[in-house]
Amino acid sequence: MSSEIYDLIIRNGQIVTEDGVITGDIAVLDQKIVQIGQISPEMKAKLEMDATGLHVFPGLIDTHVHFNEPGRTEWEGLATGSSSLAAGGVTTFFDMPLNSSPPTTTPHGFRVKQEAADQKSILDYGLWGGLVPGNLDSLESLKECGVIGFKGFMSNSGIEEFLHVDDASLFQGMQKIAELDSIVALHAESDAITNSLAASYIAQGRRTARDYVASRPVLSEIEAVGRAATYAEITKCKLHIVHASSGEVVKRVTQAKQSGVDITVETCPHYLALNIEDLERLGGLAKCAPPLREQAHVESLWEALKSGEIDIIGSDHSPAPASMKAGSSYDDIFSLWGGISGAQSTLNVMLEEGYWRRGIPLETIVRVTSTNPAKRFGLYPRKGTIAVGSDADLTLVDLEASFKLKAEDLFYRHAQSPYVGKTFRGTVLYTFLRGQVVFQKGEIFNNGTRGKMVTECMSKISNEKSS
Ligand SMILES: NC(=O)NC(NC(N)=O)C(=O)[O-]
Ligand SMILES: [Zn+2]
Ligand SMILES: [Zn+2]
Repeated sequence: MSSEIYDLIIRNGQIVTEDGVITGDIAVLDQKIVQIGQISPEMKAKLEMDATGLHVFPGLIDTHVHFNEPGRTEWEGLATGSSSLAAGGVTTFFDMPLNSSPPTTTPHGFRVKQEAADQKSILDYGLWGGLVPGNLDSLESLKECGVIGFKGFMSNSGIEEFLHVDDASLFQGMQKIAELDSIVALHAESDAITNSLAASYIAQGRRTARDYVASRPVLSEIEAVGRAATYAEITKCKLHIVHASSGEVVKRVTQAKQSGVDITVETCPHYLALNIEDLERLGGLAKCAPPLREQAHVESLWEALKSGEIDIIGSDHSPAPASMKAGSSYDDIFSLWGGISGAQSTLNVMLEEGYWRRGIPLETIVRVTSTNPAKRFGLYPRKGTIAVGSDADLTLVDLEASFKLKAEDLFYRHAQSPYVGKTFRGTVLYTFLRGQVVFQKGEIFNNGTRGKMVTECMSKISNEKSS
């Protein structure tokens, strides 16, 4: 008779949670963590791992990726996108509603993406719905489909079928989203400011990287955040500001928080690791909106992270074929596609630039990459921590092992990233999704199992109940 009682035991790891680091064992049964602490050697499992010297993180939750499927799968896709995340220690992602075609602004758009994700994603996932002018009547049905929240752009999104949300649509949308008890996420740059500055620079033939950065000043983010926070205060709508590029933007969010607005803020690894000189050096590869800025802004974000003012780190992985990114910073950078390809490197950036270089505690890194995302989007404590009863989403990391990122290490459809050539201390060795290995020492482990949507589809629930 078999004495195996668990599916997995990870022994003697340094277990990192939002509360700190402890040494111990983790046992997993039926996809859940069932025991943490000292587990007797008599206890057996189908898979036993010795994690001596390794750190065990809760799988990361990436709240912000653009995988572009269906419709622009040649830009990335759910299979390659989710594989790259698994290689970076991520176990759950939320896909943005634009870039895919049709966009996720209607229930139909939602369902076709959900079908694609169920077939292709090796990780668990959530889907953002879109808030665009004219789709107010779709918000309720999108909520019933199971959106994680609603994403809107306050400036041009670059995607024709996904218009930026004008002030009236934003205000009405937030009233509706508050009624639905959901959350709005905003790309907060002022369309008026960015548009008029860009038009005048382009007309003057000023089209370098520095001109592009000057056309999207910090002011335009602060103004947009302030306006959105005012609407949130009046409508009582939950608000999440994505990709803040400076500590000054975070400060504006903190002010709103202190005055009682239910608001959170995200930044991205690239704003913490790269600056305007990297944009000049790398050109299109490092072009994004808001743009990379001077090093003082980078350091201001680290200060905000240390003080707990930044809630979430999301990758904003928004890749495109190399031809759309080609061009140096001295050509016309305005005409290149904006979006950074970086989802595989989030934990690496946080460990190298945060833990090793700036002494950011591991529990802070866990909080912003896993616990806070789970809490903000209603998944805690099922996800976002290592606790008895939680999903066994686990990432084993050798903190001391360093590596130099090579293009061939990347699982993206297009093996490009601004981090190629950079040395990182901290190597992801294994990623487990609900107790199953999905990544192991440089290889994706794909046995055909697919991830699940993390939210419930109400229409499915009511169908099941009535049948
Ligand atoms: N259409 C996009 O993917 N846009 C993204 N592009 C960036 N950030 O440069 C974004 O999140 O705004
Ligand atoms: Zn954006
Ligand atoms: Zn984005």
